[in-house]
Amino acid sequence: RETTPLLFAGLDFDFIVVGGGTSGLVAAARLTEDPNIVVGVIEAGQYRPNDPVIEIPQSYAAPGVDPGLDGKPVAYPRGKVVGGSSAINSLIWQRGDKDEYDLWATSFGNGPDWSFSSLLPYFKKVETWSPPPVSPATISSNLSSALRSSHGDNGPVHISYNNFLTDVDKPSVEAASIFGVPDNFSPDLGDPLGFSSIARNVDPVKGIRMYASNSYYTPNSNRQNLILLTGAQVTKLMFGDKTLTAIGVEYTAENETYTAHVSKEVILAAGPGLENLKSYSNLIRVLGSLKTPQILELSGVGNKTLLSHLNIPCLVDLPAVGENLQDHPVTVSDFQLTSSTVTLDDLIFNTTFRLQEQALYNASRQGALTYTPAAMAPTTLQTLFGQQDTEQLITSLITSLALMSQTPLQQVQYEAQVELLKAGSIPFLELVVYPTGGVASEPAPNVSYVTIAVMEVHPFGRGSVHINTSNPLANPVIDPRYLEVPFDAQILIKAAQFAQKWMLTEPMSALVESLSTPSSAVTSAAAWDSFVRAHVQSTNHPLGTTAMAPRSIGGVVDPMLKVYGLNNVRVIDAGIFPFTIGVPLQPTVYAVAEKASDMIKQSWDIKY
Ligand SMILES: Cc1cc2nc3c(=O)[nH]c(=O)nc-3n(C[C@H](O)[C@H](O)[C@H](O)COP(=O)(O)OP(=O)(O)OC[C@H]3O[C@@H](n4cnc5c(N)ncnc54)[C@H](O)[C@@H]3O)c2cc1C
Repeated sequence: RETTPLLFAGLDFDFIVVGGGTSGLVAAARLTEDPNIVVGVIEAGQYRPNDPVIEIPQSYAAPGVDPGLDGKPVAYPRGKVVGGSSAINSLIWQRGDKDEYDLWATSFGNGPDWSFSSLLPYFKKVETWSPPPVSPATISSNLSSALRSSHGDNGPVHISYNNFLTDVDKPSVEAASIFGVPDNFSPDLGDPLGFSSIARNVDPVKGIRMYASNSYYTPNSNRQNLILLTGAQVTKLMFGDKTLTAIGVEYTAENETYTAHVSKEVILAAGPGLENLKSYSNLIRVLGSLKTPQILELSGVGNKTLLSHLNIPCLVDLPAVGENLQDHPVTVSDFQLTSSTVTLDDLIFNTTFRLQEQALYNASRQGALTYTPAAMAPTTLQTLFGQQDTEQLITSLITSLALMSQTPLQQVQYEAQVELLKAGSIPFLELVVYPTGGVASEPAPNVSYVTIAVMEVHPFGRGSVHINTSNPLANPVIDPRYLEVPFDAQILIKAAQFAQKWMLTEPMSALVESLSTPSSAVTSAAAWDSFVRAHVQSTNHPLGTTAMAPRSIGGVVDPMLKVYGLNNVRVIDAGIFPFTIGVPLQPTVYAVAEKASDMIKQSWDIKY
């Protein structure tokens, strides 16, 4: 149930969850399965049940492109709404490679409970899976029995497959097969390489986005022990006299400051922490001053020197807070298509098509309005660039890493990354076909486009997010440090060049009218380099800023997700990933939060 800032302050909570987003709502729902456990959730955004802008997949408008490096800002939307970023994401539902999670367990010292096989039951616990429709057959052949055993059938998030494909989805997969990008009929059991039927978090009957709000909160909103406060921003943790036990949190709402008390734990789920510079839609405002590393630093948990400059008393000297920021930088290229090619652009300029698709949606909740990206392939560098070029890239990478100063955590990461790169067994790039314009360039009216995004999914650059003022309402400073390691730039340049080769290969080439971004004028090495630097964007997959790893090498939380040095504060959001995964993050964020909820229940002997 919802309450006011003042009434919230008067309640006695067992747990306070900071951030009612993807991970926070999982913990809130699971812990309140026990009616004796009282959980308060504090969310900066609003509760927007049944909002079509959030729920209809194609009312989602991809964030515009105002990127740039060379000092220019990169847009970083995060959902500030009940449901968090799951309310605004692109609905892609993929799991990473088994080897990536197994490293969390082994190289990062978190033990076998964090291996892929230990996480698998939690991946399934989140899901109610429906098989791909028979028609249209999805991207790869419809082998639902191989997929079925990978997925759950009783969880809060309904997942399904596209029932509509645009004119470019299948031809793009066929064209990529000429370069050796394989089909994959079972991508979700720890080997995501190649084109597969891509799941998405869309309820196939209602035709709506399933996100943390309508899957984990709304069905439980009548629980008397689950109390949600919206429009309130947590500004710091409160500790008892001379102890490192959190006794509550301070929050501001409607220009007033309040405190709320907790008897067991504070659970931080405010996200790994990035600043957002622009509004996303008229309903979802993205403000980025509100994230887990920022709350820890404001509370005196972080780098002692940084805190002392800001006159914040240091409770725990934990310099790794806000460090180790990893993301998936992406380059986007677009191509103008022949006039008869049907893409999502037709929803905008082709009135007949739009009305037909709206009528179909109204009648059956199917069609183009429910479309989500269908042609995606995590790939190795060897597949796209060949063995010889990849070996050359690796040789120069090793030389440049040797010249870099590295933290102990980076040393562990880089050693594993280089080995996996040499083995060619996990994705380093992910190809994404967006059947629409407006992402890489301003679209011309009445023209259809295809946009090719190539994500670098294991970059070597490491960024950071830190406060630079003790004012809790100010934005933290973000330094993503994309393309600082030459390898990251080199493979994104080669990836953008591959996108062009790919789109100019049959059967795609028959649909491509002309190059758009980059134009045919981009040919020299210098021109490609400037193109990529000017067009790199974030895929909004930040993680790692409160990494789960030993404190001695730069971890912030232990394998039970407890913040080092504090007695009863855990982090459960994407910040805890010690090492990135080769696909988008949301299924893993949900699975981690499900696992965290079980760990918290066990710690407090909660039986439900
Ligand atoms: C535009 C976009 C597209 C994406 N596309 C995909 C995709 O297609 N597939 C995929 O798998 N992943 C995708 N992702 C990534 C995925 O959605 C996120 O990794 C995941 O949702 C993060 O979950 P979280 O719990 O860490 O944080 P969030 O879900 O962001 O939750 C954080 C919550 O905390 C609240 N909050 C923050 N600070 C405070 C404070 N001080 N006080 C109170 N509340 C606070 C915020 O308002 C927010 O609701 C995308 C992300 C974005 C932004």
